[in-house]
Amino acid sequence: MTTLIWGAGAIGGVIGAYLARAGHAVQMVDIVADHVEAMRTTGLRIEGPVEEFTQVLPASTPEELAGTFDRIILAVKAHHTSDALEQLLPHLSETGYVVSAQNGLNERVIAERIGAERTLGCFVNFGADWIGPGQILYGNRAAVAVGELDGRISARAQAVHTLLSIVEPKAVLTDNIWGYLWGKMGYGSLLFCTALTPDSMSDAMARPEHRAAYEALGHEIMTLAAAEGVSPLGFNGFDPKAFRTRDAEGMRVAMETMIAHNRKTAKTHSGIWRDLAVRKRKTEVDAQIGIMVGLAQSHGLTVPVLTRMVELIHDIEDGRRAQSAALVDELVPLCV
Ligand SMILES: NC(=O)C1=CN([C@@H]2O[C@H](COP(=O)(O)OP(=O)(O)OC[C@H]3O[C@@H](n4cnc5c(N)ncnc54)[C@H](OP(=O)(O)O)[C@@H]3O)[C@@H](O)[C@H]2O)C=CC1
Ligand SMILES: CC(C)(CO)C(=O)C(=O)O
Repeated sequence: MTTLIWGAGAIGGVIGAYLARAGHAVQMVDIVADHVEAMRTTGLRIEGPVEEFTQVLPASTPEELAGTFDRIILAVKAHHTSDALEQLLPHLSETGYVVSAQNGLNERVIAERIGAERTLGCFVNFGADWIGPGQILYGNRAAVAVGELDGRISARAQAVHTLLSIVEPKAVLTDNIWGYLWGKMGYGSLLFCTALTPDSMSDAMARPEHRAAYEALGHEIMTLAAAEGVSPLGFNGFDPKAFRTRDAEGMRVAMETMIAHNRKTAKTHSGIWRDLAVRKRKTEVDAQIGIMVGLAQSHGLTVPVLTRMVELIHDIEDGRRAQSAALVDELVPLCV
C-alpha cells in the first residue's frame, strides 16, 4: 500500500525518506514547488547526527497529484490542518484513513471533518528542521507513538506502528494516544515559552529566574487535561503528574531531564522559535495554545500564564516585540 505523506517538511520529510529507503511505497505532497522538484530529481537529503543519506522520492504539489490512497499521513503545521484536509479529501479512498503526525490536538479537527473512525492519532517528539529545498536536518531521535482515538488496537494502527518503527525503532503502539497528545501539549507549552527568547530550548529552560513560569505552564495544561478526563503520559523527561500536582522535586527532575534531553539535539531551538526567528512567519500558537485557553474557559478554569504567553507570541509574530528573556520575566508575576 502506498503511503501518501501530505506536508513533506521536517516531520513528513524524515518519515517519507525512511519509509522509501526501507522499500515502502510513498508519495510526497507539498505546496513548496522547488522542494517537490528537489525531492523527485536530486532527492531529499537527510542530514545531521542521527544518519545522513539522500533519497529520491515520488513527489508532487497538491495540484499535480492524481489518484486515491488508503493511508495518508498529515504533517503540516497545525494551523494548516483544515486547508490541507480539504485538499487531500479527494485523494482519500472511501475506506482510507488520515494519520496526524503533528503537534496539537489536530485529531479533533480531522475527526470532526472526516469522522473519528477514519482518523488515527500519532505523537512525534523527534526533532527536525526543513533547511531548504531537498534538505532536512534530523536533529535527534525521541519518542513516537501511534494509536486509535478510541484506544482499540486495530490492524491499521499496527500497520502504521510497523512503518513508524522504521523511523523510530522505539515507537509505541498505544491504547492511550490522547495521553501522549496531551503530554505533548504540556511539553509544547514549555517550548512556546522557550521561543519567547533567542536562547536554545535548554538554555531558556535552565534559567532559574524563569523556572516558575515553566512550572505554571505545565501545571495549567495538566489541570486542563484532568478537566477533560484525559490521563496524560510522560516522555523524554516530561512528567505530567509532577506538573499537575505541583510536586516541586518531581518538576525539578523533569526540568533537568528535559534540559539534558535537548542539550543532545542538533535541533537546538524549537519549531516555534524557527518560525519566529528564521522563517519570520506565524507560529502554531493559536491552533495549539489558543484552543487551550478557549477550553479552559469552557471548564471555568483560569489559565493566566498560557493566556499572556499567547499574547506575547502574537506580539513577536506581529513585530511589536522582539524575542527576549525579558518577555518571560513578564510571565513570572502571574505564577501563583
Ligand atoms: N519539526 C519538528 O522537530 C517537530 C514538528 N512537530 C510538528 O509536526 C508538524 C509539522 O511540522 P514540521 O514538519 O516541522 O513543519 P514544516 O513547515 O517543516 O513542514 C510542513 C510542510 O507542509 C507544507 N504545507 C503547508 N500547507 C500545506 C498544504 N495545504 N498542503 C501540502 N503541504 C503544505 C509547508 O509549506 P510552507 O512551509 O510553505 O507552509 C511545509 O513544507 C507540526 O504540527 C509540528 O509542530 C512535532 C514534533 C517535532
Ligand atoms: C522541540 C521538538 C522537536 C520536540 O522535541 C518540537 O516538538 C518542536 O520543535 O516543535
